Amino acid sequence: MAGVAHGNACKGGSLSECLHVKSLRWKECTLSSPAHLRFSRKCGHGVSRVQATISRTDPNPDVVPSSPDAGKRKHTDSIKDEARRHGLLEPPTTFSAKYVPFSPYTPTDECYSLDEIVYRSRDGKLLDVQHDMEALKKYDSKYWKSLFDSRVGKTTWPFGSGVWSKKEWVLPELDNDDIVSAFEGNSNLFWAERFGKEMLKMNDLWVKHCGISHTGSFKDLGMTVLVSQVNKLMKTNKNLIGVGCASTGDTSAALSAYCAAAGIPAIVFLPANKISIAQLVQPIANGAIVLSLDTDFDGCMRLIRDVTEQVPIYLANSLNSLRLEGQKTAAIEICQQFDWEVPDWVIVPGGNLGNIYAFYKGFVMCKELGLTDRIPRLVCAQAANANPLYLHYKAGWKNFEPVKASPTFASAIQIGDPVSIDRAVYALKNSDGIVEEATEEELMNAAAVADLTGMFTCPHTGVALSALMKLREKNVIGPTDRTVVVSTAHGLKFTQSKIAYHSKEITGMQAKYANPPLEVKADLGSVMDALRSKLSLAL
Ligand SMILES: N[C@@H](CCOP(=O)(O)O)C(=O)O
Repeated sequence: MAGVAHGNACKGGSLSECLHVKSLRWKECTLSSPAHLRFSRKCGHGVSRVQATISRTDPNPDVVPSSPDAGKRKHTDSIKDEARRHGLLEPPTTFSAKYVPFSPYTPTDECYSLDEIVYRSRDGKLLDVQHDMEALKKYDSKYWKSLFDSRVGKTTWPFGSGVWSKKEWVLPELDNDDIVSAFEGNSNLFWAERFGKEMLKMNDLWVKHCGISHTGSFKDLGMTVLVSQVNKLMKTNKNLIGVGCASTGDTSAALSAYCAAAGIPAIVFLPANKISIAQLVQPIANGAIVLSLDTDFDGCMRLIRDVTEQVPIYLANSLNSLRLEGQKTAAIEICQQFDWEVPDWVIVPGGNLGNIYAFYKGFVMCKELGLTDRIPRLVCAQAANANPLYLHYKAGWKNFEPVKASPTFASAIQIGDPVSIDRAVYALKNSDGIVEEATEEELMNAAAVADLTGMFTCPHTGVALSALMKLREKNVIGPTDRTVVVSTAHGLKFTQSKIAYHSKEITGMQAKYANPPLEVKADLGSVMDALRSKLSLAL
């Protein structure tokens, strides 16, 4: 069976129509092994260089046609070899992206190639990655939906990743061979049935578990993109000596893991004694250069910016807009998981504030390309101990003032001078957004009560859940509103604070849902007494 759709018959329309016109025999294809197909370069439709996943009977020269394993990967091949044989390692030329100043109200012609090492515009503004939307719009929503849907759950390089399954919208010009991926993304969207019903009288509450990921946080989504681009740059820019970040624990873990996977030196600046042990051990184990500094995150951030200006170390914080291209795929994924229906609300914990903008960007892109018809209202949730955005919102967005962030159990968002403040304000203003805050007691109690319904939440998710509870109480969020809470990290990174909570060791905190273990003598009588005191059983 022919494996290539011939382009000369193509008259436009969606991809499926295009395939239908060109090769009716695709319909007959029911091969055991899905393979990726590069369409004919001659196709007038322009899909010529777009990669799509289609089940096909492949005249693969490397497999014996009569073999029952026809189409399967040879045992000597890696998944990259397989992709190479199918011509999938070269990037398509159809799509492109560049850096532009983040200046949505005053458009400018200033732009930079993604291969340049640049983090700010000429006048010091943040940058944004701008895609050639006209090129993307040449394909209709049906095309993008079926392309993205066809890639979910596969092991085909690199589309098995939830980030790279959206590659055309992320970093289209990168050679797939340069990608450094742990098949991140595709994270669980959990229906919080009991928490929703019993705590909030809600029937459509969801938690997007971005922390169930390679290094245990959503940072993997951005870091696969950034480290892949660095992997490419290092081949041509021999000066680059490594990649560095300041971190409250999750960014450093992700950077270290992806750098280790690629053999690239990672340098991480951490505020001493302000991150969890689980977070600290991650870069140590992955062989990063770990500097534990006697300052807070904002101090580490200032230092890494100074250092990366003086030495050729690539900056991996979300000041670098490449990161947000990966993070925005979580928003696209949410739409996809709801079969391209848009939730009413999405609640995101906020510290350095790159992620709230990344979500906004993902939702806007889905809408602009016709996959969805609106964007959700965004809520950014901050810890009251580190709440510069909340104060700015309450002041009617007048005169942003950084704050000195106080210690919070939500340590990953203990940030007083967020780098992405302008991006966040823009995202919130344009999504009819809201900012909420949570005290230490509120966030710990919210995390604990969610855990009692089967989750295992990090304190930052506790901040978002607490924001939800407040907005629900005020009936800003309605009982039937489809609401997604973004869980940013895995609860297992934060066992120290959870143990302190359940042991009722936190001074001044009413740990409403503490469930300390009972210390019981190992004899039947004592065990029965303990059970009697806990269960209303006639034992
Ligand atoms: N919470 C972050 C802080 C750094 O933010 P980033 O957006 O610049 O990566 C962390 O885990 O380090």
